[in-house]
Amino acid sequence: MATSAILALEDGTVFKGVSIGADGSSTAEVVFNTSMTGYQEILTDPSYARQMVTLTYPHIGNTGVNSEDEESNKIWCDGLIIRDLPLVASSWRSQESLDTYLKRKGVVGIADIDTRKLTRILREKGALAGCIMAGENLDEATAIAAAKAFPGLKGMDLAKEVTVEKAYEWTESTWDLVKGHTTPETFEFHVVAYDYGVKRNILRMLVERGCRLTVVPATTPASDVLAMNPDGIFLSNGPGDPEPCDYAIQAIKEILDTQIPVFGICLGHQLLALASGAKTKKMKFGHHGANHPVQAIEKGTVMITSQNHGFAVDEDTLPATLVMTHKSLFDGSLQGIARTDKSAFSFQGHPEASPGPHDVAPLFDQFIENIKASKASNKA
Ligand SMILES: NC(=O)CC[C@H](N)C(=O)O
Repeated sequence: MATSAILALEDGTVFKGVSIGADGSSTAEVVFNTSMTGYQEILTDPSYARQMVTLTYPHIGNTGVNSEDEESNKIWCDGLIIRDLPLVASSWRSQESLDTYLKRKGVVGIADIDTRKLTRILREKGALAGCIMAGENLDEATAIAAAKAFPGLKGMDLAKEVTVEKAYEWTESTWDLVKGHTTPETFEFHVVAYDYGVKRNILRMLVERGCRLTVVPATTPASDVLAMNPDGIFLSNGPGDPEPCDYAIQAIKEILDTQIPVFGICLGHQLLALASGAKTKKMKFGHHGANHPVQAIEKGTVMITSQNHGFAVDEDTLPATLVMTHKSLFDGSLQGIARTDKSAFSFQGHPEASPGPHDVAPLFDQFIENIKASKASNKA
C-alpha cells in the first residue's frame, strides 16, 4: 500500500496525498514552476535551496532520471509536489525512476494532490511556506505550525551554504564532451566563475565558447580572483536573498574598479545590480518556468526564456551607471541590465536554460565578444 504524505501551508491549508520520496518532513518556501519538462534539472538546481517546487504539468516522472541531467551533485530543492507519478518510467536514457531517486537522495515528495488548487493559492497569496510530512504518524497541526515558523527567504544568505569549499578548474569530462576542444590548452580565454550555486549547463556553455574555467567559492575576495589574471569574470545563479551577500557585493564592487568584462546570471545579476548601487526586492510569487516572454528593449525582439527567481532588481532604483536592457512581458519587471561605464552586464532569467528554450543563449556570445574586445584593447 502507498505511504501517505501531507503538505501543510502556513495559511492552514492541508493537502493529503501519497509519498513519492523519503520518509520524514521538510519545511521550505513553496513555489510553482510551469515547465513541462526538466524535473530532474529543476530538482538539482542549487537556486532551489530552501524551496519546494510544485510542477503545474500534471504527469511528472515519465522519463525517469539519469546521471547526465543533473545540474549539480545533489537535489537542493527541499521537496517535490506533483499531481501524478506515472507507474512506468520510459526513456532510453532512464537509469532510475523518479521516486527511487528521491528516496535514495533522502528528499521528501508528495503526489496525488490538486496542484491546480495549490498553484491558485500561491498565485493569489504569493509564495507561502509549506511543510511536507511523509511516512507514519502524520500530524496536520505540527505540519501547519512548522510552516508558520519558517522565517521566509527574505534576509537569507544561502549562496554561502551551497557554494564549493575550494577553487577548482572545471572539467566534468567536458574536454571531450565539447566539440572542438579536447584539451584545456586549446582554450582561448580564462574565465573565473563565482559559484553562488552554479548550474552545470552554464559552465558547459562557457567551455563551448572557448573558456578555461576556474570556479571559485562565493566568499572569495576580489584580490584572489584578480591575482588569477582572468580575461572575464562570471557571476552565477544561486539561492536566497541577494541583499545579505555583502561579501559578494564588496568583491564585485572591487572587480568593477578594473576593466575586466563581467557577466552575471540571476543571483549574479542581482548582485551586479546591488554592487552598482541599485536595490532588489522580493517578488510576490516570482518567476519559475520555461515559457516566459522577455523583451530585449533596444532591439524590440522577444525571447522565450527559462526563469527561476523570487527576488528582482527594482527598476526605480537604477543609478545613472545602469541601463535596463530587458524586461519581462508577463509583469513588466526588470530582466537585464548593463553598466554604461564598464564592460559588465547581466540577465535575470536563465540563458543556459536546462530546462527550457535556447533563445537567450546569445548572451554568452556577447560575453565572449566583450572579452575579445577587452583583450584587443589591452594589446593596443
Ligand atoms: N536562480 C537564481 O539565481 C535565483 C536568484 C535568487 N535566489 C532569487 O530567488 O531571485
